[in-house]
Amino acid sequence: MALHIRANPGDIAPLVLLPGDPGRAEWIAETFLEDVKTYNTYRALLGFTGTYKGVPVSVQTSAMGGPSTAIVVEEIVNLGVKAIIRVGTTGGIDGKVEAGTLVIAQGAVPLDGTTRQYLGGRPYAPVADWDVLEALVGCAREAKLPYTVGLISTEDAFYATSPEAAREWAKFGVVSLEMESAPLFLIAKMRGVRAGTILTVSNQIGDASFVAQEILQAGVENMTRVALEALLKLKDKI
Ligand SMILES: O=P(O)(O)O[C@H]1O[C@H](CO)[C@@H](O)[C@H]1O
Ligand SMILES: O=c1cc[nH]c(=O)[nH]1
Repeated sequence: MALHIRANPGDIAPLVLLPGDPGRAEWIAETFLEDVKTYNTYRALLGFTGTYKGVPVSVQTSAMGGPSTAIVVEEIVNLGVKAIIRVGTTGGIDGKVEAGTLVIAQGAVPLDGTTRQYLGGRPYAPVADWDVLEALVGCAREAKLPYTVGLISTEDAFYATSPEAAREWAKFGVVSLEMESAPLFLIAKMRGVRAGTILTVSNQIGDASFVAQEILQAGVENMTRVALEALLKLKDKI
């Protein structure tokens, strides 16, 4: 049993969705999975295992930010997980990615301290696993949903990022910001598992509020379906 994810090998499926929000994890399990069992409630890092179209799938909460994500990813990999898709929300820059649409990350500029500590000063480019990226893009295209494939940035301090700072990153190709993908991509490479990220645009950097709940919820639902279908495409590759 791991320290924070209090589960045993076999409790978690090899294919995992990783939302930040425990409420989203619960909603995904209730809405999309069958025969659901809860394997972790410790520290509200809610984890559920069930089946999607007959295939075992788990939904594991990362909570917010790199430190928590790194703990969760290290522990679930030790418990036998082979492929992880982060299903999160993200802040766009100057309206270039529209509210409620999907962003599929090719890579994540690591502005966060967790990735910095793992790297110990080495330069590095945290990228999604190619097969996961291809599966996500393929499923979004098949579903005819609006999506952007691009570079994102992983930050620590939600409220420290100004629209001006985000605009500077946009000059280097960054389309949106979030708080978990860089350490997820790095740790996945270090531990030999596959990882990718799909996000719903929840706000524009600098906006005082998230987009209307119905727009966000529709985006999250689209994102979840795409991610689950992508996991099915990956099941014979793990
Ligand atoms: O919606 P989730 O997956 O939590 O992702 C985003 O939302 C949180 C900030 O509101 C951060 O965790 C950020 O990465
Ligand atoms: O890091 C994040 C995530 C969502 N929205 C933001 O503005 N920033």
